[in-house]
Amino acid sequence: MRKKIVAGNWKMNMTFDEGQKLTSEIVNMYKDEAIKDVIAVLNPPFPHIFPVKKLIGSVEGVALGSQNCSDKEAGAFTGEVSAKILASFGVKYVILGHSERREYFKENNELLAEKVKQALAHGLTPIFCCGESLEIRTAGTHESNVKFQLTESLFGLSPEDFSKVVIAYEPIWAIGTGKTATADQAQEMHAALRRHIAAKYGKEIAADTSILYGGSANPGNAKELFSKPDVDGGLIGGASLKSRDFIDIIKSF
Ligand SMILES: O=C[C@H](O)COP(=O)(O)O
Repeated sequence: MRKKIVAGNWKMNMTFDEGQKLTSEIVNMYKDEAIKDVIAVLNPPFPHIFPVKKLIGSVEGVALGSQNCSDKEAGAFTGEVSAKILASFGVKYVILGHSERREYFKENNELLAEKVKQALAHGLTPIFCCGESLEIRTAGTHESNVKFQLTESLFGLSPEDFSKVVIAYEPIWAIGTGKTATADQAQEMHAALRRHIAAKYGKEIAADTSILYGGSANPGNAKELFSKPDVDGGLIGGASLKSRDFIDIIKSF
């Protein structure tokens, strides 16, 4: 059965103290409010990885993620952080292919395929992001555009490896804009992606793949989004920086 996951992407926010406070609040609320069956993943900037890990401790259901990893195994790549290093610090998830990395750091489908392989080789779960621009949505080619991103970066994987990947559909026009895709638009794309996965890997693997929605999700719209049969959680940006909002999104299931 596929997992319900709500991942918080802090992006390039939070000083040390702010990150400590946010993490402690989230971990305490998760425990005190007896949240079950929804995995909360915290994806802070790299320097927070170790201290956040310590605060999470052994709380079941709260996991540590990162926002990126290198496509290389190890070596002279100044400024890069490998999947191997992240795994050794207790990281379990890694966001790959976020539209901000595709746009500002020119990450393409081929590079992302390598990053996904590195993550899997070291036991990290990739949260693979895909999504279309407003231009593509307006042209009506969004479905084929997003399917192509999966084909190019993920469909070289063996069925065993693919079954470890989490997908996050994030329409670019909805990220940080306050303009959420409607729950029906999200459902339509998630169902299309699941059919696409089924055509390649079979119905069973497709049914077990968690597909998250991202883009201006908040406590006010999460319930409707999560009520859709193919929406298995969220990748949350802005609202993950406020503990109450993040927890309320998790509790929207
Ligand atoms: O990774 C998260 C997404 O980019 C969504 O960000 P947002 O919730 O601030 O729109």
